[in-house]
Amino acid sequence: MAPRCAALPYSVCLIRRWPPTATLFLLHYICHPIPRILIGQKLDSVGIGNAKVGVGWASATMLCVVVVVAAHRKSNYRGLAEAKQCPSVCCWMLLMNTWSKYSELPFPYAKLREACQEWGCFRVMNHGVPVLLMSEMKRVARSLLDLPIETKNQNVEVTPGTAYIALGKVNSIYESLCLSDLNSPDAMQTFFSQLDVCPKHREVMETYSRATLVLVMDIANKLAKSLGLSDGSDLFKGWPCNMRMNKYSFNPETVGSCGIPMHTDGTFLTLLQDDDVVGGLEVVDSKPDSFVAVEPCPNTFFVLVGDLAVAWSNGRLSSAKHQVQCIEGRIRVSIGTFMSTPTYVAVEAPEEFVDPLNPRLYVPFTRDDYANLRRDKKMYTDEALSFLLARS
Ligand SMILES: O=C(O)CCC(=O)C(=O)O
Ligand SMILES: [Fe+2]
Repeated sequence: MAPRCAALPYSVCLIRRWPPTATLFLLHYICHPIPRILIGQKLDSVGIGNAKVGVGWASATMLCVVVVVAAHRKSNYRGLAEAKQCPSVCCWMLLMNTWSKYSELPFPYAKLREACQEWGCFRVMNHGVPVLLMSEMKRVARSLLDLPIETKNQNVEVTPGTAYIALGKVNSIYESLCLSDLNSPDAMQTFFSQLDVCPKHREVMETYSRATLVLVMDIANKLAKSLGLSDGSDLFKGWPCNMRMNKYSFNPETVGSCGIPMHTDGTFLTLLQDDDVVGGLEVVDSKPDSFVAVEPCPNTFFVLVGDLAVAWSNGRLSSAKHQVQCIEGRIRVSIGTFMSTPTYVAVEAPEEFVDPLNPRLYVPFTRDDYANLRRDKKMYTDEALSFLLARS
């Protein structure tokens, strides 16, 4: 059944600002899970943008919702931003249209492209991954990360970079378990037996992996389409994804210290379920060259463009520099789904991104070449890409 509850928290945000609209939103989602409202809106913007409202079913309730939302969308979405105290100029909210087959609604490709070119990150809501599944997965991650160190050490490397990162490796606060390949039932089973995961938790992990795989592929396809690739639907088929479950053992003494240092993701695209409550994620705001906080926003995913996507897009996309700081003394847990390029396939920009005015920026390289380069040069941001620039 369609996860209509996925959108409810946003109605809750609206409740704080404007009860009549919130009530109508609630009514809408309770009565009609199928029609969706699709909006791309820069959060700091007071302009309306090209919010689109579509109706799938003609009913009295829906009609009310559409009329009210159309009339007041400006205040609503400013309200949404303020209610969540999203301070950042970097953060776009994109509503995924999870029921596109019922809808004529256009996806805001231009907004997606702009977010990924300018900032390399955005938040996605209405994404189709059930809220309950997200919270169950968070509980499973927490329970696995609370296992004794000897058990967590069993999570050894399957492919490069997929081992447990123990406390003390990066710093004394951060640790991370890794499921090496969400596409591979064998890799799943390996992880389950490494950590002796119980059947209930296995089921949650399998379901969550399937759901996030679908979502990350969908986003990647939409991103490709937003860059003008005619039909991105098969472009990323079979591209590998791993999952990292991160725990930050923040406590009152660690406030002000670093949870994870500044980096860009060395992969293609990251779907991050950040902590619902404990903040600390920050992205670099390129213009003033400072960090801006990415406030928690329950039931959404934060998407980050990785360095491999920068090379693949021939420099059209930007990867977001980000870090996690301890801003409060409570344990923080996040789950990242990292989509990468296939192991032995060189990352190369499609022909469509190359022309006399935009010659190939990078020499072909594999994801492992890049991971090794980052490690050898001890460079964990996109600056490492400068070593792979093609000579003009
Ligand atoms: O925990 C977070 O919110 C961010 C984690 C992260 O940046 C990473 O795992 O690459
Ligand atoms: Fe990251």
